[in-house]
Amino acid sequence: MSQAPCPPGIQPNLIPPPTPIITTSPSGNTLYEWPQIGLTLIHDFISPDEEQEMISAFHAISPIDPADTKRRISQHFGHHFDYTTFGIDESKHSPVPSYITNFLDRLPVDTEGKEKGRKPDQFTVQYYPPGAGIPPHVDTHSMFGEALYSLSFGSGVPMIFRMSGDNEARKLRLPKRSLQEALGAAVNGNAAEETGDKAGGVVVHPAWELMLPARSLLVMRGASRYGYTHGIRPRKTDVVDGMTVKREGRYSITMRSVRRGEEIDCDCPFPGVCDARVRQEQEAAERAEAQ
Ligand SMILES: O=C(O)CCC(=O)C(=O)O
Ligand SMILES: [Fe+2]
Repeated sequence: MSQAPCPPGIQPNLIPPPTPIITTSPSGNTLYEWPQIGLTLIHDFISPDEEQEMISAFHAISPIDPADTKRRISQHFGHHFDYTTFGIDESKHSPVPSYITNFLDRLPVDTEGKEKGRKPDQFTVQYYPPGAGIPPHVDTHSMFGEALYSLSFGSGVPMIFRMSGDNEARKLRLPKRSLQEALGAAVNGNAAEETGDKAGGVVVHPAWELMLPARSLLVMRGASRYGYTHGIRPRKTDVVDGMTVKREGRYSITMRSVRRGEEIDCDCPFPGVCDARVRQEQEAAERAEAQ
């Protein structure tokens, strides 16, 4: 085990995350861990051959359309993910392709606790054309198991993490339509860039960017899963190790495990961005109004 300042690709102009612990897994992969915030990045999680198979399988379903080179394209397997609610659409289910089921046994899963052995069963495969991003968001707490996985392939991209605050809490409490509008603006790059410590008069926490290289696996648990937003800035170039590099098309597989019935709940220490708490607040307000 060794301590190092940062994995390659961390942007020096942003607040750096706590120092990662770097280890080598039994299969020889380099592991970067930030245990304070529950974040793990595993390099070379899949092979270049597996990567090529995934890219071909993706485009067999969604061929590249030369007339549409800007939009993120998503494919859903298992239950479909709904990007307007960041929850699940129970009415739609698609079988999970073998290029995904083949590596499921290699995923690091909890070895103790109430989610012991729990594997993802909801998969969103996305293609980000060069320049495309995803607005900062917190994946819905109550609907999914704690561990969120993101496998990057095709090329790497920096993911931006920010401890959520009042701004995010306010957004989560907007009516659905406004939320969609806010997200739409952010996707198109029109939203105020929250690079300072204030956005729209609201204090925002410092952010840091972590380079997710092609074929790496990111695992978010704990604070990084429940209390931080994650996103990808829409831009054509990135600064990697002090050099400006052109973005290339990137693919990712986001993996989650769907909670059902009484499991649908959350008691995390981040009530501001917790959908379960928002629901409780709304129910309390409705009860108060009915009295
Ligand atoms: O593309 C990624 O790595 C992450 C996507 C994401 O955050 C999501 O689908 O919720
Ligand atoms: Fe996400």
